[in-house]
Amino acid sequence: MAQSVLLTGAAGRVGEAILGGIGDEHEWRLMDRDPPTEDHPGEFVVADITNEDAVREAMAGIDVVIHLAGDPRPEAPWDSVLTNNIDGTQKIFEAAVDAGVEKVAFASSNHAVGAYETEERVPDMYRTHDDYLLDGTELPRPGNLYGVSKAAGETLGRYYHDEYGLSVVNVRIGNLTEGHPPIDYERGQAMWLSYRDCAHLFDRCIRADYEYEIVYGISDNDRKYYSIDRAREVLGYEPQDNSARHD
Ligand SMILES: NC(=O)C1=CN([C@@H]2O[C@H](COP(=O)(O)OP(=O)(O)OC[C@H]3O[C@@H](n4cnc5c(N)ncnc54)[C@H](O)[C@@H]3O)[C@@H](O)[C@H]2O)C=CC1
Ligand SMILES: O=C1O[C@H](COP(=O)(O)O)[C@@H](O)[C@H](O)[C@H]1O
Repeated sequence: MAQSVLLTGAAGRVGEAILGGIGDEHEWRLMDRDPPTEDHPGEFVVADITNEDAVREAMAGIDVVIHLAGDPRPEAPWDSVLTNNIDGTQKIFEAAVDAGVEKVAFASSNHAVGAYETEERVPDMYRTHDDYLLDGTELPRPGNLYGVSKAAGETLGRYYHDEYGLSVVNVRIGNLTEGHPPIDYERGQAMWLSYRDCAHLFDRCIRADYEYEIVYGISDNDRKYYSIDRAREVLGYEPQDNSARHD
């Protein structure tokens, strides 16, 4: 059955991948502080997620929120991640609970755990002979303030799940690129997420039943240092792409 989905950050790259793949599958309300530049399904709300009134209005009648809006730069300064990624995310969760939303899928990041990539482990951990694996049960270990903001978003989700029963899935997205994996970038190839797999993964976040989850959002790359087992088990994620199939 089609669900009513609020997609924040809809004008960005991840939004493009999702709408390109499953734009016909659900009833969409799109939200971004930038207006749309292309045709889009559903209605489009131009608003900032730190605008509480606008967020509350956009949340009315919504079943599921996919929350992408935020500053995606690993080098983003504290002022920006504090406002856009932490304060904005809190406003999304609060309004979701008040509106009776069932599920929120939060766009977390590999950078929430970036500091596991220690000098001793890299570059071997990016290569097929190495079996080092993170599975989502590890503590956050950010290597920058952007990663700190993503860990904070995951913790906000934990709070809104435990206190209010909201279903929350945190997707620690790897490196999304269109068409082919990052070139000459071993790390990016190990955490590649294709557009097709991205759309499918967030479709599963809309449709599956879960409580509070942390999963990794990458394709089925031969070499991966993030496990996708939990995403398979809980969400029914079945990725089709693999960075090793590209030169
Ligand atoms: N692209 C990737 O490989 C990865 C992305 N992510 C996360 O996924 C999300 C989306 O990333 P991308 O699409 O790559 O970034 P993007 O910069 O292409 O898109 C983000 C969108 O959010 C909007 N936005 C930012 N702050 C906002 C605010 N305060 N209010 C309303 N709209 C706002 C922007 O206008 C933009 O359209 C981000 O939260 C990012 O941290 C996480 C890991 C990897
Ligand atoms: O969280 C994010 O991660 C990806 C991959 O990180 P990188 O350090 O390998 O570039 C990044 O491309 C994206 O912009 C960011 O939001």
